[in-house]
Amino acid sequence: MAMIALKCPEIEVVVVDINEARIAAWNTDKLPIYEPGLLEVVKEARGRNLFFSTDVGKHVGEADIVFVSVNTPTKTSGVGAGKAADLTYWEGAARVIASVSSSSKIIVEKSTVPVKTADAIEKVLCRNCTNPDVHFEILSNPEFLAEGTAIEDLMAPDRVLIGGKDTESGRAAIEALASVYAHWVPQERILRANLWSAELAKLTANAMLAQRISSMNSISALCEATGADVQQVARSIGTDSRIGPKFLNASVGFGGSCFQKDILNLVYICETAGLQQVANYWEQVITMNNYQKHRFVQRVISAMFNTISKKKIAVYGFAFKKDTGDTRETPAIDVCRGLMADGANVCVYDPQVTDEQVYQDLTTQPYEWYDHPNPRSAPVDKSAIAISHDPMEAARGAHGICVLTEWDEFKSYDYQKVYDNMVKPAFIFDGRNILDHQKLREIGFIVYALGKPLEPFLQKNYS
Ligand SMILES: NC(=O)c1ccc[n+]([C@@H]2O[C@H](COP(=O)([O-])OP(=O)(O)OC[C@H]3O[C@@H](n4cnc5c(N)ncnc54)[C@H](O)[C@@H]3O)[C@@H](O)[C@H]2O)c1
Ligand SMILES: O=c1ccn([C@@H]2O[C@H](COP(=O)(O)OP(=O)(O)O[C@H]3O[C@H](CO)[C@@H](O)[C@H](O)[C@H]3O)[C@@H](O)[C@H]2O)c(=O)[nH]1
Repeated sequence: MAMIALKCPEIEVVVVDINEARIAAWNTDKLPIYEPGLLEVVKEARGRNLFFSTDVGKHVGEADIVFVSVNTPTKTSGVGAGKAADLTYWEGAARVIASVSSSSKIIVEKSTVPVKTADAIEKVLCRNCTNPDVHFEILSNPEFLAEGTAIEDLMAPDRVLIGGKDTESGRAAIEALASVYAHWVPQERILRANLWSAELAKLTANAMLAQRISSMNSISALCEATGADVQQVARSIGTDSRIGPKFLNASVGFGGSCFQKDILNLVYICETAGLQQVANYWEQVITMNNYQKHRFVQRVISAMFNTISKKKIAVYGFAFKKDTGDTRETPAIDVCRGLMADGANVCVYDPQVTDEQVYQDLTTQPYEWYDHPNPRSAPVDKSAIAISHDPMEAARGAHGICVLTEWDEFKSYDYQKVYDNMVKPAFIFDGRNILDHQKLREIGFIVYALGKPLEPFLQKNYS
């Protein structure tokens, strides 16, 4: 919305949220999320044609176009729990829109939703609006930005996708929304589609992207078993223009609020459509991701002589990727939990994630985040968790370091100094393959590099 406000000065954009603390933060220079370049964009438009408010009724009532971008997490209870999308927030928003609307509106699905959601939302809107002159035209306009690169993705998107009905009012609504994006996006990048294709394209895009990572992660295990190097394999296949070089980085596992949730949603839709084989196919992407996180923990344990009890392990990076403070579904949660389950004490360092977030993530059940706490959370031993704001201190007295996020700063540390303060043998487990492994080995570290030939020390100890 900030980008639309920046690029379309004649359009008034009001961002409304029921979360007062977030709106308050949006009105300061300490935004509630860390995203490179976002503050500059917000500052340029805020107070001019970009506003943040908790007065949902007033601003939705006045709007011509309403983008609904509420959260659509995985259901945690009831029918479809653990897979289906929870549309409670979406339905709640639709009911509010219906109740405050005295003029016709275009309703834009910006959240990622199951295919056919537009149908359900239209029913909620139409049955709850008492004014017969009000018409709601629903469009699907899924968002493809990635966190950490949101501004550049929005500034020059590969495409903007707009799905709508093939009716006169549907086509007019598509063109109205297209004219907003046309302020800065070339026409050939604005794709028009029918509603169901647009909704399904978003789930499919995420499933395909995650599938590439799981495919490379599966090969990383085979590389370690055979002496092949997963980065060399990735480079070799990525030069085939039909495959392409992006999204082939083997890692400790993909995280983020979208991939797992959206694939599980796709799996659930397939199951309810009676397509069990198709559901099984996509679910395997998640299974492989879980295997990769588990495999990483096993590597740490077996390298350290099959016992990590009471050993300090420094965790470099807790966010699900670099340049964000977001920890939703970060592989670091499962890795830290796995290490602690085997008795280790973890000491987390991340340049952006708050202490409260780390504690919250490591002491509560999966399928929740700080906005939506789950009362059934089982507490874990807090004394096994330490947090440091200094990477050197995090590693002091540690037996090993696990690199779980690819923050650039990790590449430039003085690893000789880090090594000198660690217990020997000192291990580094590079779950992102970002460090100079040769140099680390020269210093004296035992290095596990994901998907790369194992050094003799690890071969002997790996069971
Ligand atoms: N995070 C991303 O990078 C990204 C990218 C593409 C698509 N998406 C999709 O966008 C949607 C939102 O994702 P997010 O990461 O911003 O979630 P989020 O949980 O960070 O934000 C959702 C916001 O909606 C607010 N909200 C809930 N119900 C409301 C209501 N009735 N009225 C007003 N506000 C309400 C919440 O208070 C919250 O601040 C999801 O469907 C997600 O899949 C996210
Ligand atoms: O080669 C790769 C690329 C990514 N990742 C990991 O995959 C996860 C997701 O990364 P990324 O896709 O860059 O970030 P997201 O913000 O989750 O963005 C995804 O999810 C969004 C929400 O649906 C979509 O809009 C984006 O197009 C889609 O890329 C992160 O843990 C990354 O570290 C890898 O392990 N290897």
